[in-house]
Amino acid sequence: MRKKVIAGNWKMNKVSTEANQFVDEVGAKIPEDKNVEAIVCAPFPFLASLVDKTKDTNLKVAAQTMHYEESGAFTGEVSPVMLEDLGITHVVLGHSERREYYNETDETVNKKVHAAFNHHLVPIVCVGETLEQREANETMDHVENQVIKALEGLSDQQVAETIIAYEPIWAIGTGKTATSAEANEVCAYIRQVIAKLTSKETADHVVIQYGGSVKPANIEELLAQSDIDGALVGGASLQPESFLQLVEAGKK
Ligand SMILES: O=C[C@H](O)COP(=O)(O)O
Repeated sequence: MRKKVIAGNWKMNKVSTEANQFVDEVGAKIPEDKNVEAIVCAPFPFLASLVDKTKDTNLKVAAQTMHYEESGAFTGEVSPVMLEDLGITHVVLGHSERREYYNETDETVNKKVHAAFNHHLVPIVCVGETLEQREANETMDHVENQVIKALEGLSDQQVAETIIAYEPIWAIGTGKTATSAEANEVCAYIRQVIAKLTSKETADHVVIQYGGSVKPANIEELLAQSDIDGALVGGASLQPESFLQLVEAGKK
């Protein structure tokens, strides 16, 4: 059985005291459970403190993006070397907001995925279609293309360790969730695409999350699907109680 990975993506929210209070409250309550992993994806200014505060807990800390170069003249950017040095375990790559507002492309996502593995960071690679693409029946082709490009050049072992987050863009922050059947259909297709790229055995190892208006009220139904192995959650991950309920659902 694949483990469930519940990742809270705080996006550009919270100030330092709020971030620290969150992990103080939540960290100790995350169970040691090989079947569920809990991660908070926090803004850069909080990472060092959160890594320190969570070091004796089961809560992991992720970055929300990074550059693919190790160092250099890239004002305002953060490198994989810096994240590794801090003790960060995961990094979100290719989130639709990064693709839309910060020119992240399939090519740069692929470079970042390689950089993540070079620095012992687990990449959480986001893919997903717009409403227009869904209505034009282009969802599967679009998502397949994003997955193939993101994983280009990885070893089977690295593919097996990659987390894919399927996030239909029309469901992000809108309150509209894909039905669990719709979400599962795409997640299952992603697994088939990965099986074709590698092998069924490798594809069976890959954790595929769903993201888009996930909340305590709908997570159980989503996680009950055959190919949904967790959730990448924005709004509903900001409050400790709600985040803990999401993690709790991952244990079932
Ligand atoms: O990274 C998280 C997703 O963009 C989903 O955000 P949301 O749960 O607020 O819809």
